Amino acid sequence: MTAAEVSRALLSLIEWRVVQDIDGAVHDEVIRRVLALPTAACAESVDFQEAVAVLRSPAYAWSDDGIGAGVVSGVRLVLRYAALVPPMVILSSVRWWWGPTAAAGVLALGWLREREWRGLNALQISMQPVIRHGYGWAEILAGRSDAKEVRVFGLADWLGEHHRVTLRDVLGRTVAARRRLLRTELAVCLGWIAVAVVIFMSLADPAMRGGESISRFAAAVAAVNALFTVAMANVGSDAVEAAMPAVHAMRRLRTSPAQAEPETDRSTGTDVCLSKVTYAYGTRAVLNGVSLTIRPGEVVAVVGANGAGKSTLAKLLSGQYRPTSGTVSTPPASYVVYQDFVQHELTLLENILVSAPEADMAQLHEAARAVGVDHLAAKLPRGWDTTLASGYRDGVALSGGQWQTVALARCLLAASCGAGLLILDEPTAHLDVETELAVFEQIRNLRRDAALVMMSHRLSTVRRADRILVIADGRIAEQGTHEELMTSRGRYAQMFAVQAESFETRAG
Ligand SMILES: Nc1ncnc2c1ncn2[C@@H]1O[C@H](COP(=O)(O)OP(=O)(O)OP(=O)(O)O)[C@@H](O)[C@H]1O
Repeated sequence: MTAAEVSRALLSLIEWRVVQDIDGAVHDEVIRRVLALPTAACAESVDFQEAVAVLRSPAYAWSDDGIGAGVVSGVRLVLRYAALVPPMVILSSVRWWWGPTAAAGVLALGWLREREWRGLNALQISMQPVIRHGYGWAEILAGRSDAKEVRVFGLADWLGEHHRVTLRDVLGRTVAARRRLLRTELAVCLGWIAVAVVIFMSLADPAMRGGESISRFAAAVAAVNALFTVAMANVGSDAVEAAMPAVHAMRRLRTSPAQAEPETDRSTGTDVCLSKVTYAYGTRAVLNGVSLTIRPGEVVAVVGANGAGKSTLAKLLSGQYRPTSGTVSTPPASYVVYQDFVQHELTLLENILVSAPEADMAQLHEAARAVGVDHLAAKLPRGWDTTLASGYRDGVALSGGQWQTVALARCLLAASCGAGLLILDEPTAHLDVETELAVFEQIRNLRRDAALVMMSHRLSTVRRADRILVIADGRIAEQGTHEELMTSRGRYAQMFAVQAESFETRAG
């Protein structure tokens, strides 16, 4: 192995390491910025999500490389341009104007090339939403979570066609831009060949050869050769440009208004207070002037039609959303079980501990026992250490209802570790009626002084609450106990009558 080969291997190792370090730092910064967002609503901003998608996978911008490869190529490019200086100096020593002319040529041709690359980048950045959409179809096709529907309903052809059609236009425009780029690069090559030919011909001129020493002549030939080699090596190296969508995304992430939102306030009091709260998604107000106080230990049920704003209220109470106007203050610690609670691919034990990692095993077992998760653990192949997902050795995929009891155990554990507010958004939708009643009673008994807010469509559970709120038209339309609301014969009474009737019909 020659010294040149060794140094090349060493250099590529160093470059690889630098790329890993930079991309690792970018990855860490993305995670840090996502975690630092004051509310979940910030993370839902389209601008933010697009930037994160490109940074996590440059393919979303149809780019081959991330920021790390771009930086390394940028350094290589600077060194390559620096390597052009000595040949130019040598050329100027033969004819003073050859150096500046060659420099002007290098810059002009480089500029031409850069311009095309910038155009391609701008095109790729502007097409990111369409590319994301196109990749969305591909993810459904290949993703594990959607595999069931794709097979059962034979959706592969339909999805594949949408994937192709969505990306066809993007592909067509990208190919056209790449063709233009190729033509420019070809013109750059020809330009360089022309420059080299002119200089060689001048050097070959007998009048000049006669006037120059043989060593200067040889140096000038070598200089033209070096100039040509260095300039040609530049053609086709696109890593700097390919990294630009990621650089652009990082800039968007850093300057996103979502980052500028102030921290969520958590009151030190024990009451939950909403004062004239309005919440709008974009310009569409979902809640409009909601005021509410919930005392410690109180059980409040929130009911309303689909889309009335119950989950939005849950997110405001848990601090995931900040109100568009008005104020929300809650106890310092709260815990929420969302409709779409997270199903971690972790063990049963870890899946419960996520709500209060500081909890001890006695607290964990008490919470688990209250909702029947101890029986579940006894049936699993590795007990508490069973991974709750198929695709792992001894891993088990739980049913919807079993998962829901795990989520409720998390909630109880959080309460036993001091959460002052528990929010359950459709907590028992997957449970059978008997289990639902038992679980609800257990939560009521074990939550200590925590206030409990429960969003639900099941009025059989709701009726046991201390207070029921009916959300309609963006406000609290009715509130009171089950008996009070039934007596007032308003919306709640109507809803209850409909559910009772359908139950009786089915029973009959
Ligand atoms: N992230 C979002 N962006 C835009 N609109 C949203 C978003 N989340 C909810 N909405 C809209 O806000 C309205 C209220 O939604 P929300 O989920 O709070 O209703 P809900 O009462 O919980 O409904 P359901 O009973 O069906 O669960 C709906 O019209 C919904 O389309």
